[in-house]
Amino acid sequence: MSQVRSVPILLHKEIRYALGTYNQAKRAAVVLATAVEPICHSVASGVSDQPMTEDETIIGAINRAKHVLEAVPEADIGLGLEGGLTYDSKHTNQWYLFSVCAAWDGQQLSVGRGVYFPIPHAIGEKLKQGETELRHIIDELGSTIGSNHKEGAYGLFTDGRITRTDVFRDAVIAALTPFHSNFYK
Ligand SMILES: O=P(O)(O)OP(=O)(O)OP(=O)(O)OC[C@H]1O[C@@H](n2cnc3c(O)ncnc32)[C@H](O)[C@@H]1O
Repeated sequence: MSQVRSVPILLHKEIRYALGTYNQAKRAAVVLATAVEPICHSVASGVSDQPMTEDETIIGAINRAKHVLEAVPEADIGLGLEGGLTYDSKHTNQWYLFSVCAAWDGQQLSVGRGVYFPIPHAIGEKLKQGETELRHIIDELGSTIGSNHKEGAYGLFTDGRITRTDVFRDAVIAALTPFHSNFYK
Protein backbone atom coordinates (compact mmCIF):
# COMPACT_ATOMS: atom_id res chain seq x y z
CA MET A 1 0.00 0.00 0.00
CA SER A 2 1.40 3.42 -0.89
CA GLN A 3 2.02 5.90 1.90
CA VAL A 4 0.23 9.25 1.78
CA ARG A 5 2.72 12.12 2.13
CA SER A 6 1.45 15.52 3.10
CA VAL A 7 2.82 19.05 2.75
CA PRO A 8 5.14 19.61 5.74
CA ILE A 9 2.62 20.98 8.20
CA LEU A 10 5.19 21.58 10.96
CA LEU A 11 6.83 24.18 8.76
CA HIS A 12 3.51 25.94 8.25
CA LYS A 13 3.14 26.44 12.01
CA GLU A 14 6.15 28.74 12.03
CA ILE A 15 4.79 30.84 9.17
CA ARG A 16 2.22 33.63 9.37
CA TYR A 17 -0.06 33.84 6.37
CA ALA A 18 -2.04 36.95 5.43
CA LEU A 19 -5.14 36.24 3.34
CA GLY A 20 -6.57 39.07 1.23
CA THR A 21 -10.23 38.48 2.04
CA TYR A 22 -12.67 37.59 4.82
CA ASN A 23 -14.44 35.08 2.54
CA GLN A 24 -15.25 31.99 4.65
CA ALA A 25 -14.77 29.38 1.89
CA LYS A 26 -11.32 30.81 1.17
CA ARG A 27 -10.34 31.10 4.84
CA ALA A 28 -11.36 27.45 5.41
CA ALA A 29 -9.29 26.40 2.39
CA VAL A 30 -6.16 28.04 3.82
CA VAL A 31 -6.75 26.36 7.19
CA LEU A 32 -7.11 22.95 5.47
CA ALA A 33 -4.01 23.51 3.35
CA THR A 34 -1.72 24.85 6.09
CA ALA A 35 -3.29 23.81 9.43
CA VAL A 36 -2.92 27.41 10.63
CA GLU A 37 -5.39 30.27 10.84
CA PRO A 38 -4.50 33.08 8.40
CA ILE A 39 -4.66 36.78 9.26
CA CYS A 40 -7.61 37.92 7.12
CA HIS A 41 -7.64 41.42 5.65
CA SER A 42 -9.77 42.57 2.75
CA VAL A 43 -7.84 44.06 -0.19
CA ALA A 44 -8.72 45.06 -3.75
CA SER A 45 -8.13 42.56 -6.54
CA GLY A 46 -7.70 45.34 -9.09
CA VAL A 47 -9.70 43.33 -11.63
CA SER A 48 -13.40 43.16 -12.39
CA ASP A 49 -15.80 41.66 -9.84
CA GLN A 50 -16.40 38.79 -12.24
CA PRO A 51 -13.18 37.86 -14.03
CA MET A 52 -13.96 36.24 -17.39
CA THR A 53 -10.49 35.21 -18.55
CA GLU A 54 -7.68 33.11 -17.13
CA ASP A 55 -5.29 36.05 -17.27
CA GLU A 56 -7.61 38.42 -15.40
CA THR A 57 -8.27 35.82 -12.70
CA ILE A 58 -4.57 35.16 -12.13
CA ILE A 59 -3.77 38.90 -12.07
CA GLY A 60 -6.51 39.38 -9.46
CA ALA A 61 -4.99 36.67 -7.27
CA ILE A 62 -1.49 38.13 -7.60
CA ASN A 63 -2.72 41.66 -6.81
CA ARG A 64 -4.49 40.40 -3.70
CA ALA A 65 -1.38 38.50 -2.50
CA LYS A 66 0.86 41.55 -2.93
CA HIS A 67 -1.62 44.04 -1.46
CA VAL A 68 -2.31 41.92 1.61
CA LEU A 69 1.37 41.43 2.43
CA GLU A 70 1.77 45.23 2.28
CA ALA A 71 -1.27 45.70 4.52
CA VAL A 72 -0.21 43.02 7.04
CA PRO A 73 3.57 43.49 7.34
CA GLU A 74 3.83 41.09 10.30
CA ALA A 75 2.90 38.22 7.94
CA ASP A 76 5.54 36.17 6.13
CA ILE A 77 3.50 35.23 3.05
CA GLY A 78 0.55 36.99 1.42
CA LEU A 79 -2.13 34.81 -0.15
CA GLY A 80 -4.50 36.02 -2.86
CA LEU A 81 -7.41 33.74 -3.78
CA GLU A 82 -9.52 34.58 -6.81
CA GLY A 83 -12.26 32.78 -8.72
CA GLY A 84 -12.97 33.32 -12.40
CA LEU A 85 -14.19 31.85 -15.65
CA THR A 86 -12.38 30.95 -18.83
CA TYR A 87 -13.70 29.83 -22.20
CA ASP A 88 -12.01 26.93 -24.00
CA SER A 89 -12.50 27.63 -27.69
CA LYS A 90 -9.82 25.12 -28.75
CA HIS A 91 -10.93 21.71 -27.50
CA THR A 92 -14.39 21.74 -25.96
CA ASN A 93 -16.18 25.06 -26.65
CA GLN A 94 -16.99 25.10 -22.96
CA TRP A 95 -16.93 27.63 -20.11
CA TYR A 96 -14.89 26.60 -17.05
CA LEU A 97 -14.82 27.93 -13.49
CA PHE A 98 -11.45 27.83 -11.82
CA SER A 99 -9.93 29.00 -8.56
CA VAL A 100 -6.45 30.45 -8.23
CA CYS A 101 -4.11 31.03 -5.30
CA ALA A 102 -1.15 33.40 -5.55
CA ALA A 103 1.51 33.36 -2.82
CA TRP A 104 4.01 36.21 -2.37
CA ASP A 105 6.69 36.65 0.28
CA GLY A 106 8.10 39.94 -1.03
CA GLN A 107 10.58 38.17 -3.32
CA GLN A 108 9.12 34.93 -4.62
CA LEU A 109 5.80 34.62 -6.43
CA SER A 110 4.01 31.32 -6.91
CA VAL A 111 0.62 30.54 -8.43
CA GLY A 112 -1.52 27.43 -7.88
CA ARG A 113 -4.66 26.60 -9.86
CA GLY A 114 -7.49 24.38 -8.68
CA VAL A 115 -9.58 22.08 -10.86
CA TYR A 116 -11.08 23.60 -14.02
CA PHE A 117 -14.76 22.82 -13.67
CA PRO A 118 -17.23 22.93 -16.59
CA ILE A 119 -20.00 25.48 -16.21
CA PRO A 120 -23.34 25.30 -18.05
CA HIS A 121 -23.09 27.20 -21.33
CA ALA A 122 -26.04 29.51 -20.61
CA ILE A 123 -24.44 30.65 -17.34
CA GLY A 124 -21.12 31.46 -19.00
CA GLU A 125 -22.87 33.41 -21.76
CA LYS A 126 -24.99 35.33 -19.25
CA LEU A 127 -21.90 36.27 -17.22
CA LYS A 128 -20.15 37.40 -20.40
CA GLN A 129 -22.78 40.10 -20.80
CA GLY A 130 -21.34 41.65 -17.61
CA GLU A 131 -24.57 42.37 -15.77
CA THR A 132 -24.32 39.87 -12.94
CA GLU A 133 -21.84 37.74 -10.97
CA LEU A 134 -21.67 33.98 -10.63
CA ARG A 135 -22.55 34.07 -6.93
CA HIS A 136 -25.93 35.69 -7.68
CA ILE A 137 -26.76 32.98 -10.23
CA ILE A 138 -25.64 30.18 -7.88
CA ASP A 139 -27.56 31.73 -4.96
CA GLU A 140 -30.70 31.74 -7.08
CA LEU A 141 -30.26 28.21 -8.47
CA GLY A 142 -29.44 26.79 -5.04
CA SER A 143 -32.07 28.84 -3.19
CA THR A 144 -29.43 30.17 -0.83
CA ILE A 145 -27.60 33.37 0.11
CA GLY A 146 -23.82 33.72 0.11
CA SER A 147 -23.04 30.60 -1.93
CA ASN A 148 -19.56 32.04 -2.57
CA HIS A 149 -18.81 31.71 1.17
CA LYS A 150 -20.11 28.12 1.22
CA GLU A 151 -19.92 25.12 -1.14
CA GLY A 152 -20.22 27.35 -4.19
CA ALA A 153 -21.00 26.35 -7.75
CA TYR A 154 -18.85 23.22 -7.32
CA GLY A 155 -21.04 22.02 -4.46
CA LEU A 156 -24.29 22.80 -6.25
CA PHE A 157 -23.35 21.06 -9.50
CA THR A 158 -21.78 17.98 -7.85
CA ASP A 159 -24.30 17.61 -5.05
CA GLY A 160 -21.57 18.39 -2.53
CA ARG A 161 -18.98 15.93 -3.83
CA ILE A 162 -16.53 18.80 -4.17
CA THR A 163 -16.78 22.27 -2.69
CA ARG A 164 -15.28 25.71 -3.25
CA THR A 165 -13.14 25.12 -0.15
CA ASP A 166 -11.82 21.81 -1.55
CA VAL A 167 -10.82 23.43 -4.82
CA PHE A 168 -9.11 26.41 -3.19
CA ARG A 169 -7.35 24.05 -0.74
CA ASP A 170 -5.65 22.32 -3.65
CA ALA A 171 -4.74 25.68 -5.23
CA VAL A 172 -3.23 26.89 -1.91
CA ILE A 173 -1.19 23.68 -1.49
CA ALA A 174 0.06 24.00 -5.07
CA ALA A 175 1.03 27.67 -4.61
CA LEU A 176 2.83 27.08 -1.30
CA THR A 177 4.72 23.90 -2.14
CA PRO A 178 7.61 25.73 -3.93
CA PHE A 179 8.12 27.73 -0.70
CA HIS A 180 8.22 24.64 1.50
CA SER A 181 9.55 21.67 -0.42
CA ASN A 182 13.28 21.14 -0.68
CA PHE A 183 12.76 19.71 -4.15
CA TYR A 184 12.32 23.28 -5.43
CA LYS A 185 15.46 24.71 -3.79
O1 LIG B 1 -15.08 37.92 -0.92
P1 LIG B 1 -14.11 37.75 -2.04
O2 LIG B 1 -12.77 37.27 -1.61
O3 LIG B 1 -14.05 38.94 -2.98
O4 LIG B 1 -14.65 36.52 -2.89
P2 LIG B 1 -15.77 36.45 -3.98
O5 LIG B 1 -16.34 35.08 -3.94
O6 LIG B 1 -16.75 37.57 -3.82
O7 LIG B 1 -15.04 36.78 -5.34
P3 LIG B 1 -14.01 36.07 -6.33
O8 LIG B 1 -13.21 37.20 -6.90
O9 LIG B 1 -13.30 34.92 -5.75
O10 LIG B 1 -14.92 35.47 -7.50
C1 LIG B 1 -15.40 36.27 -8.60
C2 LIG B 1 -16.90 36.13 -8.74
O11 LIG B 1 -17.25 34.79 -9.01
C3 LIG B 1 -18.08 34.27 -7.99
N1 LIG B 1 -17.70 32.88 -7.75
C4 LIG B 1 -16.52 32.30 -7.98
N2 LIG B 1 -16.55 31.00 -7.65
C5 LIG B 1 -17.80 30.76 -7.19
C6 LIG B 1 -18.46 29.63 -6.70
O12 LIG B 1 -17.86 28.44 -6.62
N3 LIG B 1 -19.74 29.76 -6.33
C7 LIG B 1 -20.39 30.92 -6.40
N4 LIG B 1 -19.82 32.05 -6.87
C8 LIG B 1 -18.55 31.96 -7.25
C9 LIG B 1 -17.79 35.16 -6.81
O13 LIG B 1 -18.72 35.14 -5.82
C10 LIG B 1 -17.69 36.51 -7.47
O14 LIG B 1 -18.96 36.98 -7.81
